[in-house]
Amino acid sequence: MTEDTRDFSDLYEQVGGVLINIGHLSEEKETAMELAMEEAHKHNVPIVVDNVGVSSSRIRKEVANKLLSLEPTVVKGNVSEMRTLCNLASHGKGVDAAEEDQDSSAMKELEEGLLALTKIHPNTCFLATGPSDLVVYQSQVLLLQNGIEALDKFTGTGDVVGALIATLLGSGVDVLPSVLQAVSYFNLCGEKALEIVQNDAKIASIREETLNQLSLLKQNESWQNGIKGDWL
Ligand SMILES: Nc1ncnc2c1ncn2[C@@H]1O[C@H](COP(=O)(O)OP(=O)(O)OP(=O)(O)O)[C@@H](O)[C@H]1O
Ligand SMILES: Cc1ncsc1CCO
Ligand SMILES: [Mg+2]
Repeated sequence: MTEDTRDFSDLYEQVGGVLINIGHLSEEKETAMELAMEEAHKHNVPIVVDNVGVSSSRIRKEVANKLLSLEPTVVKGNVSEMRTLCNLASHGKGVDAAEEDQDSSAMKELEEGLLALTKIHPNTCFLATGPSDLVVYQSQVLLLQNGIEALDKFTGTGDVVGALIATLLGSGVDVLPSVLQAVSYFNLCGEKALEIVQNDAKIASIREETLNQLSLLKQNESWQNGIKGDWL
């Protein structure tokens, strides 16, 4: 909502959760993000950090590591971005993940990399998104399987997932259920959207219907029955 540090004292009286997205980075924003995290801790507000584009520049990696050291509640990114955070080779370009980083051996390597990170950062939950979504929190590992390919074809899907996680955390839901439900809810919105627009499976139609479903899917009280995933 803001990058103006003068806003912080008023906003922290109101917010339940904070989302820090490094997408549009600048030197000034780097300072503002660090301050936002310090203030969040003072106000006991949970923090989500979205490492947008971290595979594509040295500065982003430095900033991401700095923000990680300030103990966010959740750190997320696509699988290529999360490989960079683990110091694994990443094929991500710009804000996009690469297919080479999504196969099963790459995912196994990422799982091990994230488990190693949780040893250093036991208070942070890590989420790597893609065709399968890997959640690593302390020694728990969860692989989620919902979603549709089109969600990787338009930009901003990961941003929405970050916002949903911050919303759930901010309303008092525990860390792991917040991440699990946010990812699964969004991906089930995509699945429902594809079902609805199947005769018009153009990218903008799927995008629009996925966004519509953000408010509609929850009207089905048993939406959680559609969640697919396994504990590893
Ligand atoms: N190939 C796919 N099949 C199914 N679901 C997918 C696929 N790719 C992405 N998703 C889902 O889309 C959402 C966003 O994931 P993605 O990895 O594209 O994030 P991102 O690259 O950070 O997004 P963006 O940078 O566009 O905001 C996640 O919920 C993920 O599970
Ligand atoms: C938030 C943001 N900033 C630049 S691109 C982008 C969307 C990719 O996540
Ligand atoms: Mg994407």
